[in-house]
Amino acid sequence: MDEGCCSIQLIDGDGGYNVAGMEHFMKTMKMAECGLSYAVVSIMGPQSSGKSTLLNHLFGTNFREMDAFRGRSQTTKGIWLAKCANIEPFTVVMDLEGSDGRERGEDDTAFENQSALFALAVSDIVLINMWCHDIGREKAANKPLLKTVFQVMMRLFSPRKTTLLFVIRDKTKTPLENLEPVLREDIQKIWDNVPKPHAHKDTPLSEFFNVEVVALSSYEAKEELFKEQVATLRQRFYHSIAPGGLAGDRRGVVPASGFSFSAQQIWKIIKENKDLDLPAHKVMVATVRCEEIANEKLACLSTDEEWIQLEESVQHDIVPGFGKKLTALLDKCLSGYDMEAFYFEEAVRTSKRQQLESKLLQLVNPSYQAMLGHIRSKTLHDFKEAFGKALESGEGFATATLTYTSSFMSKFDRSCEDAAIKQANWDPSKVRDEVWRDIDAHIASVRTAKLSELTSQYEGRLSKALAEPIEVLLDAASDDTWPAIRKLLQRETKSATAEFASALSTFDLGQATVDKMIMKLEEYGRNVVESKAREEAGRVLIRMKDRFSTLFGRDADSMPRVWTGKEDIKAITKAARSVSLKLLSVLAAIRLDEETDQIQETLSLALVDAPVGGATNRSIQSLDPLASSSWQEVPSSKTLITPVQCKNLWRQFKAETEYTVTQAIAEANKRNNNMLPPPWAIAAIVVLGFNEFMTLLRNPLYLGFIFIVFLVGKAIWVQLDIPGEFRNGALPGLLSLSTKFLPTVMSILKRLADEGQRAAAPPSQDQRNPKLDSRVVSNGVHSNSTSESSSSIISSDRGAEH
Ligand SMILES: Nc1nc2c(ncn2[C@@H]2O[C@H](COP(=O)(O)OP(=O)(O)OP(=O)(O)O)[C@@H](O)[C@H]2O)c(=O)[nH]1
Repeated sequence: MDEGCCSIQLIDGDGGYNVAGMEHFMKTMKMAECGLSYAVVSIMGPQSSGKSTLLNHLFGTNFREMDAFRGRSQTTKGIWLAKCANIEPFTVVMDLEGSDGRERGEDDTAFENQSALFALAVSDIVLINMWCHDIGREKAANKPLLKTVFQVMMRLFSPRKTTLLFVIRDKTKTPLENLEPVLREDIQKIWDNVPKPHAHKDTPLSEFFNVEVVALSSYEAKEELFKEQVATLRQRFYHSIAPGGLAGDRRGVVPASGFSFSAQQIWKIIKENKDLDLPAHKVMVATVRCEEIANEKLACLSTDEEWIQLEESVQHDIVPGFGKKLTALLDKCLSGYDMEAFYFEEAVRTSKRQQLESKLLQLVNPSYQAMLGHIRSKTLHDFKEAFGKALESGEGFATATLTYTSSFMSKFDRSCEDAAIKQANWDPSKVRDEVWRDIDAHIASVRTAKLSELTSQYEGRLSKALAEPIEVLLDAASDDTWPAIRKLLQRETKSATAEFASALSTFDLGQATVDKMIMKLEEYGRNVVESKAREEAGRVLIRMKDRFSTLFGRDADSMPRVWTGKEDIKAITKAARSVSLKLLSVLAAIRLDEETDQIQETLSLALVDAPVGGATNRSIQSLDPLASSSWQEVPSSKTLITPVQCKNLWRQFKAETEYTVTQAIAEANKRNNNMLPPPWAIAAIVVLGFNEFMTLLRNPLYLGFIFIVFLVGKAIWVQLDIPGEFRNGALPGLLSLSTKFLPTVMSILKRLADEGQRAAAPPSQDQRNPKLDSRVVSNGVHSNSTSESSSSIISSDRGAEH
């Protein structure tokens, strides 16, 4: 198939560049895939010199040729472009509008110059078509053309080494060997006469051009020979860009994918009549093209299904093999870029690649960060679970901390490695530090909770071991109380702290912290003692009264004491009070540090041995050692009961126990009164009262009177419940009896009168149920007597307090 059948007008007669046509050409001919393996050939020469005819025969193109029978007129306008058929490498050929044409007029050489410059700028090989008979002629048609070529070439900053292939048409019988030197001489002359910039003043033509010459027979006169010679010439275009080929030493080739853009830009610069800096242009083309390729690749990744799925998944959870998957996707993009941008300027290509890489990484970084976030949460979650289980199973805290921290940090590192992207050197150390901090914070919080639990446990134990024994010891209140408490505290604290220290050793806390915690436990033990002592001190009055009651009301065998009158109540009272005072002195201060104080002595001196009377109030006050709010040698922090409080408590204690003592004395007295007189007194009564007794027995009236007095007396005794009234003491008994005596006597007399009347009258209902009546009366009296007796105790108490 003839691949070169289609030609396009690249630049029209008015200088318009056919962008769409060129893009279409590039696409349909797949020119962009050629890289640098392509060649560009152009042909220039006088109008109607058979250029199109030559190209069509040489490259299999279909440029429009002039119809030989219609006369010589311009057929090619602007610049046309086509692909050479079946030539390797990919070769593009451009047919330029003929120079020196009648159509543009003699003076319009602008387009001629522009198209010549364009051809020189983009072509590797330029065919210069010329008639054989013009060689050596002073006014040859090709001379202005060559002059133009050389002049415009000076406008290229760094010209490509273009091959100028002079095609001599309608060669005569003169052999080429004779023609070529003449032609080269003509060319050299033109070159020498072309005005050159100072830098190129002495630069030889060969620096810029390879000059080749070929001669062809007339197409019109010797067509067959022409075709043969053209076929031979065609051979020279195979592998034209290989070393030794027609364009073997070409320079500054633009990669095929940039050809369209490059040609367009070159034409634009030429049209604007600016100088054409080809190296700079090449960099510009490379920059634009590399950027286009990079953007294309970036867009490719954004729309890649695999990437979209990966990005979506990583928002929710860890994606196994995230790093590998993403690395492959990025690799695909970058290698695609590398492939397409391979032939562009290395510096530009590399810089654009870096930009692409950075944009790609910027695109995927949020997903990587999300992945790290998931790894972080999972590491912490798994650590908490494993650490908790290890502690539950009894593993030591320090050991578990060390084992699981290092194990889970390693897991984190491995997960980070799995998420790492080959193209990026992203450092997960910041997240690692955060994970470390998270784990550390969790360990610290668990440690705090465990230590607090442990401390509470040992404090509870210590409290339990101390509280009750201390209460008992304080209650015993003897000289040994505080030494015993100190011993107990020391023993229990020692045992608790030893175990506590052993429990703490599993936490790897450091000696200073352990010491501090042990000290706190010791302090706690002391506080238990102190608070217990304060508690007991708050109840000291009750305790003192209890002690007093126990010692006063019970004998040595702890049996309730019966006051027979033989007891030394004063001594018993003194002993009981002294024990109560001991209790007060024991509870007056905390003595945990083996210091000595004078509290006991001071209290004894001030409260028990103090002289009664004989001094004025003023002097007592000045001598009173208890008129102070602090004890000597006892700091206020250790004081439980101040001297003044002791004094007040003692006064209250004495007042409240006064009654018990009074009652005991009364009871003892009563027992004394109930006793029979001594036998000698009874004998004296019998001897001395015998006559009076006999007189009474002989006189029945006396006897009857005595009997009546006895009955009335007995009734009053029973009704008034005289023994009961005196049970609460003599004075209250007398007071109570004085109020009840008269009403009772009246009631008895009235009853006697009623009895007399009833004896005369028939028996009534009341007489048939004497028990009920007597009970009602009895109850009435009893309740009355009880309430009155209570009121007398209260008044007695109040009297005692006063
Ligand atoms: N004498 C002679 N005439 C030729 C030769 N080749 C082509 N022609 C004739 O020259 C005329 C012009 O041919 P084209 O190929 O159209 O020439 P051209 O240079 O492309 O013309 P423009 O594009 O208009 O500048 C035609 O009539 C051809 O037959 C040749 O080798 N010798």
